[in-house]
Amino acid sequence: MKLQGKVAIVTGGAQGLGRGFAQGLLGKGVIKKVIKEFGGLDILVNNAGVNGEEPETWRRTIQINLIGMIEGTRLAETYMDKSAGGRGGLVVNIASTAGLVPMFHGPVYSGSKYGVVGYTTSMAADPKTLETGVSYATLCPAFTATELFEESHETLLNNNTGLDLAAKQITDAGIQTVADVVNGFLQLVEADDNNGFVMAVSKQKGIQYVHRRPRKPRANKL
Ligand SMILES: NC(=O)C1=CN([C@@H]2O[C@H](COP(=O)(O)OP(=O)(O)OC[C@H]3O[C@@H](n4cnc5c(N)ncnc54)[C@H](O)[C@@H]3O)[C@@H](O)[C@H]2O)C=CC1
Ligand SMILES: CCCCCC(=O)/C=C/[C@H]1[C@H](O)CC(=O)[C@@H]1C/C=C\CCCC(=O)O
Repeated sequence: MKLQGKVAIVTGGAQGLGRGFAQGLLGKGVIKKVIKEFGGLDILVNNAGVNGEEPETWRRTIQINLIGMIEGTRLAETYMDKSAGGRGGLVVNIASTAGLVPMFHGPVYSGSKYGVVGYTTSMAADPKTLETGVSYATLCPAFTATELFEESHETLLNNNTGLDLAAKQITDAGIQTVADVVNGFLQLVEADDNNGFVMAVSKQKGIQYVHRRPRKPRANKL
């Protein structure tokens, strides 16, 4: 997708990755911000996310990371759907590599992110995308230096079990900067036919396409 003149919303854009994604988009043209003011929506980035595993926080993790992402996607579709007067568009859902591989210190977080990957790739596989003109892509960053990572890391260090294994997981993936992830994000958004793409970005392995699905959805051969 060419970015100049497009209208974009980035949820959770006040800090961390969300702020990086919004700034990255702004650097690519005269990106406009608000549907009411600009009469349409071309890109939604469902970025807002939290990590809480405690009895009083785990439901909020599912609520924001998974349910909020589904609600945001559904709302965006009502503006983007070509068969309902929209002009098509792109939904980018921010998962995590914890949505591709297990994170034993964060089963609820990891479960919510596996949900994001499953939901987004399933939406992309729906033949209806050919009528609606809406594309769905998933971005899976690994450890990235933000407040969320700092908080999670502190919680991990206060936990006495599995520290060696966690340290190895962090060393294997490395800790990347927001700019590293924004670089992958812009490549994903600007790709010509990105429906169904799942991109992982990590310090050690860089940008990897975990999954590329052709524009024309195909039935699964199960
Ligand atoms: N930092 C990391 O290592 C990784 C982060 N991610 C994902 O990237 C996304 C962004 O994370 P970070 O920038 O690291 O976190 P962050 O904590 O630095 O920023 C998250 C932003 O989302 C906002 N937010 C949280 N709940 C919200 C809600 N209900 N409504 C609106 N805004 C809300 C926060 O106020 C904050 O501005 C999240 O979905 C996270 O799960 C994925 C992989 C790795
Ligand atoms: C291995 C356990 C580490 C737990 C502590 C931690 O640093 C968690 C960080 C998460 C942060 O809250 C948001 C994320 O998505 C981070 C986890 C990201 C990737 C985990 C899987 C890494 C991999 O092996 O690719």
